[in-house]
Amino acid sequence: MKSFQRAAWPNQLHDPSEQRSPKCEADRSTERGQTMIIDKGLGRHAFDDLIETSADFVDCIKLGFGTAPLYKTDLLLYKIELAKRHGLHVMPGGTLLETAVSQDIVPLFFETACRLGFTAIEVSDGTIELSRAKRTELIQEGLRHGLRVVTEYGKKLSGSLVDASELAVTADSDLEAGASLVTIEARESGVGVGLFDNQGDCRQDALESVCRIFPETHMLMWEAPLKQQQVLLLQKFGPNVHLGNIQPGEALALETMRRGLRSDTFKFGVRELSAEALHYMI
Ligand SMILES: C=C(OP(=O)(O)O)C(=O)O
Ligand SMILES: O=S([O-])[O-]
Repeated sequence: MKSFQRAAWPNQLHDPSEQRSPKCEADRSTERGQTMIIDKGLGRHAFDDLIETSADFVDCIKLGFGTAPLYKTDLLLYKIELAKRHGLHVMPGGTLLETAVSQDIVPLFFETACRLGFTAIEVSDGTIELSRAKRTELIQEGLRHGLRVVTEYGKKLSGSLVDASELAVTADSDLEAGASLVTIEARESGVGVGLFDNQGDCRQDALESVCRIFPETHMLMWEAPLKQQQVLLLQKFGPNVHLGNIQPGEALALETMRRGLRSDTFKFGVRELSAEALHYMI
């Protein structure tokens, strides 16, 4: 039986020196709604398709949870390099860093993430406990390695709900430590966790509390894998809300909602549809 060469994690030694194209940096300010895709293991062709159809509308691809070390090395490097060539951030799932913390191999994690060419990391404590000091240390360690750092607030345990006060305290400290954005946990399912109930519907009271206690909502990225969640957040915050854990096949559909090109947000989607773009289409 053929044996596959797995991506060596955390000992991979390839050093992809190519940097992300700087062309999108201006676009990626917190003023413009960012989209983060969760990739749970796309193959080369599916990933090519994602980039071909959606790179212009995506800011970051997360190789979800601990999938990164399970890839064959050449495929992992291919995906990272392709994403970077198109100006996208690419990061391993927060759970992988949590694994490194719990196995006490954090320095190796950072070294390997950089050598593989990842441009960003997520600092989270969805599964493990992390002290405030350790969380700050991980953020700063990521920055020292030249990585963009996003953090995540919230536990993965079913039934864990957003606590607005705790979120505000955590977000303030994360941003102060240098995080670019704070993500609100909703898992890959978007059900029974964070803001969302067991049907995936938003707990409006929790959302209102977050907005009241932490009004700097442009510094938050909402994990919203389900369409109903994306619609609600777009209606609440407008087309420039930051949305994460978007399924690869939904990237373009989400962008139609940001731009008012779909019934659900027809009236208020205001992201530009240039006359030029329309002209070329016809
Ligand atoms: C999918 C998630 O896990 P991870 O960050 O580990 O990829 C998540 O937190 O939404
Ligand atoms: O593990 S997940 O679905 O965040």
